[in-house]
Amino acid sequence: MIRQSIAIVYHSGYGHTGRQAEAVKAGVEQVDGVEALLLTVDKVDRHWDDLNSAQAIIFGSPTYMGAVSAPFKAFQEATSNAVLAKGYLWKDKIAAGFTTSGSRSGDKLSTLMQMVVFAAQHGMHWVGLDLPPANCSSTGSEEDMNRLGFWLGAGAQANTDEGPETAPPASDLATARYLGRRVALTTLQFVRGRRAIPFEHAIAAYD
Ligand SMILES: Cc1cc2nc3c(=O)[nH]c(=O)nc-3n(C[C@H](O)[C@H](O)[C@H](O)COP(=O)(O)O)c2cc1C
Repeated sequence: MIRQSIAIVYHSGYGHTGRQAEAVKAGVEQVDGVEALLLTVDKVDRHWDDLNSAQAIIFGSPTYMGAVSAPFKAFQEATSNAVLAKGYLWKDKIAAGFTTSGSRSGDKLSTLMQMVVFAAQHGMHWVGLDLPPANCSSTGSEEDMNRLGFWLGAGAQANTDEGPETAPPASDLATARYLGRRVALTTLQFVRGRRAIPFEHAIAAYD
């Protein structure tokens, strides 16, 4: 059986988003029929072909000043020449995203929204989280998956006086694993669905 490739491209200045990225990869690997490629943005130049042939790309960045980090932004801008100008090479791939910050909110939503716009510019299909509301009632807790309440992607919070050995906490890493697994399952459905109904056929039926 051909295994579908799912790439995870991320930047992490101090290692916290790196822990989240590893958790996303572990979630992807829970699903049969896919393989995960974990890549930091500084290595992308040697891996454009891998990204172009992947069925899904999951983006990860810390939230710095309420936005993606500068190295992640540089990667985003590099795709203009390396991907878009070469023929819209990421069109119809699955996309998703994750981010870590120091505060519980920390304006992480802004980072995820930047990633959504980026994916849309590439003609990709964004996959969010489908977890129910958590940590928002008298019976909820910090141990809940999606304790920070994001749906656009996976959010994590790392205390700024803790290293990546202990932060982000287990609940945020479980949320990241969940996202990885969901993206892998969605990718398989999408790839097999596209095989059953090729795009040209769908357009003809619409006409
Ligand atoms: C330049 C800079 C800007 C930051 N801006 C934010 C921010 O806007 N919101 C926030 O909650 N934390 C902010 N932080 C804290 C980081 O998001 C936090 O330390 C995170 O865990 C870093 O992830 P990393 O280890 O993957 O780099 C900032 C940190 C730095 C270095």
